[in-house]
Amino acid sequence: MATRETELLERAQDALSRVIDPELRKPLTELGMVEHLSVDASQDPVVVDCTVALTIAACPRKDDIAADVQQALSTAVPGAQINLAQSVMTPAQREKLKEQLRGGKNKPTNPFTQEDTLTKIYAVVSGKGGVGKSSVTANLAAGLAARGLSVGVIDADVFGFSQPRLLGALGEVPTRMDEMILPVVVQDLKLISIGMFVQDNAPVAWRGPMLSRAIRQFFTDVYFGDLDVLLLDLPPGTGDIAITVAQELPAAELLVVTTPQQAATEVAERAGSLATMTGQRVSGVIENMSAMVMPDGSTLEIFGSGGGASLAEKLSATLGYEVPLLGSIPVDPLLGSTGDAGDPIVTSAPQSVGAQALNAIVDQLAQRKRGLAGKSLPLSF
Ligand SMILES: Nc1ncnc2c1ncn2[C@@H]1O[C@H](COP(=O)(O)OP(=O)(O)OP(=O)(O)O)[C@@H](O)[C@H]1O
Repeated sequence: MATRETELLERAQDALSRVIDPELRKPLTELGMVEHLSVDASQDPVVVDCTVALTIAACPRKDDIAADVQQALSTAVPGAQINLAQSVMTPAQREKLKEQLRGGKNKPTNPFTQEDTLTKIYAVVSGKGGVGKSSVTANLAAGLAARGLSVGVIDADVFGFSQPRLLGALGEVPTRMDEMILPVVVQDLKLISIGMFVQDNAPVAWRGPMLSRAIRQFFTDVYFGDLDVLLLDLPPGTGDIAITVAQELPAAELLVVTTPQQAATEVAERAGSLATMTGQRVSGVIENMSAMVMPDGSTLEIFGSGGGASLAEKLSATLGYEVPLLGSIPVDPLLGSTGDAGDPIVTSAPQSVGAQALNAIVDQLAQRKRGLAGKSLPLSF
């Protein structure tokens, strides 16, 4: 009996080690959330008792966790009676967990500036609003996540935060574990938006220092875990937020989005040139809203042409290294409608012209890796 019990217990433990917390994205066993697990094989049916300690009482995903545990245990011990209970971690247990999540540090720190970080950081910028910077960010993020990379998005576009809508997380609220904030998990990526922390959609009323403080807090208090890529959607132009990001995330590389119009290109050049002052690298130019492909196969240049290539050339000359044009995304009405539906075009309509252009850029970014020294490896370009 004892051997069978031990074997069933091991199977149950093994099954629980594969149940992932939906917000922290780590196994429950690793997070210390399995408070009790026992198997009584002397009963018929076999009885499995399990208590899961939730991180906070108001855990919004507690039903999902219960369902996943139930499923895992009933598969591991078929026919067993599963008695599942939930408790809540004590403040001391939570403190220990937070320290573990911060990699042994007992105070919040910015993980993206640590020597050993392997996260590649891209700040998506544009000279002016409405060029599609947010749509591009959402699609690059969803595309990278669809390729199996661990992706985080910070929506720092205080004047037009739109990532929750574009990624289908409208109305979702991040869970707080004391001072630690857990990003919303959507499209297989982790998202935090300034829009999730304001009432009445009005952060524009905040003053610069308040905004900068809020963004700074995102880097220390939001638990992203190990990310391959972090994408930031910055407000258009070269304001306080861009400066704060440059100070707090010096390793962030810029992706400059422009339309093919020459006027937009000139404004975008200023945003890109800011990199000379901040010391950030401009990783590439993305031209958006380029020629629309008509049903008969002809093209229509609604917003002019050549802006992306010309911006890449100008930035290369100003910055003294090659700034590539990573791609041109055509005007594609599907890009707008999928964005409104919260279903990024790269995954929801991959055959569309817009998605193909975006996915070609995603492929280039997916190959780039961050070097351990905290600097981009020259070979990655
Ligand atoms: N390639 C495209 N084809 C068709 N519509 C597009 C394309 N790119 C963006 N759009 C649409 O253009 C509008 C502006 O896009 P978006 O909000 O992404 O721009 P933005 O640069 O982030 O603006 P802001 O900085 O003001 O927030 C949206 O309605 C979006 O759906």
